[in-house]
Amino acid sequence: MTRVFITGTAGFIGYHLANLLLDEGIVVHGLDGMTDYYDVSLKQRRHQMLMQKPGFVATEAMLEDQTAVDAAIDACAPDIIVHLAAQAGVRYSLENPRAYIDANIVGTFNIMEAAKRHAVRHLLMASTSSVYGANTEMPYAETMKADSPMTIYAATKKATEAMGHAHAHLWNLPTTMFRFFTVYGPWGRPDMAYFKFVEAILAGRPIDIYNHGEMYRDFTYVGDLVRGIRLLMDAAPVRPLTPEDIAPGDSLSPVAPYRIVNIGNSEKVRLLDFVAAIEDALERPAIRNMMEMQKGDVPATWADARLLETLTGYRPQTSVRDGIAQFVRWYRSYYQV
Ligand SMILES: CC(=O)N[C@H]1[C@@H](OP(=O)(O)OP(=O)(O)OC[C@H]2O[C@@H](n3ccc(=O)[nH]c3=O)[C@H](O)[C@@H]2O)O[C@H](CO)[C@H](O)[C@@H]1O
Repeated sequence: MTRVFITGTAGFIGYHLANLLLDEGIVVHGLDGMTDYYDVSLKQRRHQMLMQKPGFVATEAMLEDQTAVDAAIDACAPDIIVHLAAQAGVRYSLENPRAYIDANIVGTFNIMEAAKRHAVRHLLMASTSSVYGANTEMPYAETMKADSPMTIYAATKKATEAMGHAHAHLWNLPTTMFRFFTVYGPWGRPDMAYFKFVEAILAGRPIDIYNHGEMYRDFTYVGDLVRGIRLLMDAAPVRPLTPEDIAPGDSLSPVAPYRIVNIGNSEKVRLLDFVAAIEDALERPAIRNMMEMQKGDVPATWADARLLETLTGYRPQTSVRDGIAQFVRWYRSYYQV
């Protein structure tokens, strides 16, 4: 039976992925540091939900704690590792950049070393669309250069992509890096725009809209995202023998079993339309506090999702309206509002 070790199972995406795998009968060992970057009780509730399913084991430890990480991974003896835990948040990385170095650089290195030691079948790790940084050519494809990160958050994620490549090359460790595009949905992250907007609108408070709403995002529904991850788990990259083994549009490394894959809806949605979808789902108007562009923020993201589709036959398809309705339904029942 397949054994999967997932980091960040008390987090938004890790929780959804663990749920999906447990429903398939896969044994999941989760690791989470339960940091207080946002409401810890939401993280505890996610873990409690997972505990109700057979096959779930959890360890509470920080990624930087090599001894604890090693012990948890040794106890699991995984076939596959999916590394989703991180210090997330674009804007918080201006306030506390060191947290990103600790969790994302040192922490990811600990996971990679353990993956090497266990010679796992496939190591999959989360990167972000934020690595496209100052790129202006869109949609963003994995084969494009992405060398101008705009925040330390994006820079640490870009560094993990480079570290992952080196390890895949040196140790023949099949590695897939995901670039996620602004993921939203039930059990989501309270620091993200949709969560803050719904919270504020229901409380009758104004919402801050950056860059006067002239922002575009490729919002990706979490249910679609974890389906993409699930399918990629079975699509481990193979080191190419000749350059002809690399199909056009594939980001496969010429020297390593290593590939980067965007997971995004491939739809560029205007922030003001996103706000309108939230207002419609809540049946309440927002009080708009129009603001300037924020330091480190990027004006637009848009995923080229063809590589994911080529590799898995799947592409995300939930519309923002349907996804937001799902989120609002969850939010109202979770917070009883
Ligand atoms: C908080 C955060 O960093 N979330 C993730 C999200 O960044 P994003 O900045 O895309 O996500 P977000 O949900 O924080 O913001 C979505 C959009 O809303 C705007 N906005 C946000 C907050 C607010 O109070 N008012 C407002 O107008 C923001 O400028 C952006 O255009 O996706 C990225 C990947 O692409 C990263 O993985 C980030 O971790």
